Amino acid sequence: MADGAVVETRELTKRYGSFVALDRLTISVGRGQILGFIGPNGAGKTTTIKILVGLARPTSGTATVAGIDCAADPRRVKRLIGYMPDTFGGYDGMRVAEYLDFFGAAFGLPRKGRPKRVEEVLETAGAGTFRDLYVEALSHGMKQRVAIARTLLHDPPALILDEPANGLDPQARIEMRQVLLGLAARGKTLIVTSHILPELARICDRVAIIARGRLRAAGTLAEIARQLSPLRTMEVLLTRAEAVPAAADVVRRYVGDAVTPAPAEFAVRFRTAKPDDELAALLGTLVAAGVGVAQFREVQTDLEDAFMTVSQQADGEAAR
Ligand SMILES: Nc1ncnc2c1ncn2[C@@H]1O[C@H](COP(=O)(O)OP(=O)(O)OP(=O)(O)O)[C@@H](O)[C@H]1O
Repeated sequence: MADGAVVETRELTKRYGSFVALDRLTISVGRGQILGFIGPNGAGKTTTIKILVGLARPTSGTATVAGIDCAADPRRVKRLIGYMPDTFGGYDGMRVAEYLDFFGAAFGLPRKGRPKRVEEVLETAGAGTFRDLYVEALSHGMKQRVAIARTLLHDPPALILDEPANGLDPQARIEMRQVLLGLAARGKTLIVTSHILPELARICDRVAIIARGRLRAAGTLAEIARQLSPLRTMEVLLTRAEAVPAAADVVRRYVGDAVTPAPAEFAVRFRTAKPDDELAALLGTLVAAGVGVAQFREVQTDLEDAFMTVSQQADGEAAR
């Protein structure tokens, strides 16, 4: 087990006949960490999750939760993971507290302690006020929080949440974000899938991007940006549009051709692998040239850029 890893896969591979759905996936998530697990449709996310929760067996490689092998000991692993699928699966005519009590019984929690446990998980999931409401009458955002509460009943160290922010309005999304960050702060290890990438980027410590069954990039967003391209995107903002051609000429002399003038935005953008001291010299030259530099900054790659780059690279590979 890697140092402090709570959830770990090593060279995890799943074949369906000759089709490789998952190809030597190696990831690890530590205690109190949130991993964003993303990839285009059919990338292999659900396959990975199914193996982790003991619902599918790997063809080769291993998956462990708190050191327990998911394939060898699926019953024990189910006690170590709280899994929230992307569908709720409610039961009509049940109040929230009854619904959670029912699942608590299914997890084998003793009857005597269940009401207290139900209250605790409702509080943790920010759903304390829903206890007497009928499940079918809850809004989507409320259901998502009850679903989180359900994953917490047996107090597992690791949670796998499939699209927890899907279909939530902005207010509910913010509340969901706070719940997830709160769980990590209590030491839970979270794996979260989402197609709402800006939202995911706000809560994750690290991100793993898979496509066509293979891990394509992993790490913090800055690390992923570096893995995908050694070039940084820089932007010079000017005080007036007329100075854009002159500024672009200065930049071109330093970095060559990868320069994009954008007069409508008073901007010059360029991609470069040059170190900071050379960029500092470029800034000095721009200022000395009197082009009116208002800002000189690196444009951060966002998760959507990274996702698109990875998907396109994977599609390109498959087409070759
Ligand atoms: N039981 C199966 N038999 C054959 N192929 C399968 C089976 N289950 C999944 N696959 C294939 O494996 C690949 C990975 O599927 P998976 O469901 O893991 O993707 P995903 O990343 O979860 O996608 P999505 O975002 O669409 O849910 C897909 O091409 C899928 O068609």
